[in-house]
Amino acid sequence: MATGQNPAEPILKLRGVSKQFGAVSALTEIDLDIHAGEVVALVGDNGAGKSTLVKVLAGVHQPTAGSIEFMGKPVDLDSPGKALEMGIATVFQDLALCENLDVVANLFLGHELNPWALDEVQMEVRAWTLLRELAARIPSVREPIASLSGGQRQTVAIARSLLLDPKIIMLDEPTAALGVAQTAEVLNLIERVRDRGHGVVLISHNMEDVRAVADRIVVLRLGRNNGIFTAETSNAELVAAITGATENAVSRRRARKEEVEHHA
Ligand SMILES: Nc1ncnc2c1ncn2[C@@H]1O[C@H](COP(=O)(O)OP(=O)(O)OP(=O)(O)O)[C@@H](O)[C@H]1O
Repeated sequence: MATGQNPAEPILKLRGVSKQFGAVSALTEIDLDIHAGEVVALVGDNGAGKSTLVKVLAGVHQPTAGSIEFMGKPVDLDSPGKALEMGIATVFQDLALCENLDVVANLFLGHELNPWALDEVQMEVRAWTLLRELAARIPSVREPIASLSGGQRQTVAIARSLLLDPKIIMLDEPTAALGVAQTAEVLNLIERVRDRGHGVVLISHNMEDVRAVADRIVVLRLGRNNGIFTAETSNAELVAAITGATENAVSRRRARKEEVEHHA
């Protein structure tokens, strides 16, 4: 559905966003647009500023300079509650699930439908409906989290953040600890979330995963924008943008190969 070319106004628009921690410039003049129904991958080496940027958007850190517009209006994301209320949800790497509670309880943790008289039936129906819509493979919503696989846990964490119907959902390394089949399951889920019209920000070190689902690949390097690419971009070009090296092992190998082909 999403094409990566979206003429509509972005949901989220960052211009010149910087973040200093004392003398450390974690982010310098970052521009970023996120549209409805697109997956934007945020990639970069360790320390490139990905987590800091996500925390700025999640309302955990306040930028030291720059502007953030949400649905065309300037906003201050001055607390995590504010970001969430506005429609920016974040699934952090630790997932923050309660091991001993079941799937339904985890989905509604913190936002039970009716805190005075918990309607268990209603919550269970809603949980099933959402998980079915996401085609999630959860054996039973009464299963405790402790007995679920890594992929299923990630699914529950993503589904939980969708209950508030956010405009944007940010996923921090959602496949980091997963095997091949579970990774595929989570990538499928990301596509379904996009197809529901949410804007998805995906942080990942895994270029294969990024290429599989991203409509645009935004590279950060040393806290700055270093190019926007697509899944069609060559690996060498992406690696060069991420590392800043035009002269590296990948480009040298390619140059050697081209030279051999040239002489053949
Ligand atoms: N709370 C903080 N106080 C001081 N410096 C910080 C803080 N958070 C991040 N930094 C610095 O900001 C820079 C960017 O870090 P950040 O964690 O955002 O990078 P990253 O791209 O997420 O890296 P990784 O892939 O390793 O998680 C680093 O130099 C880091 O040391």
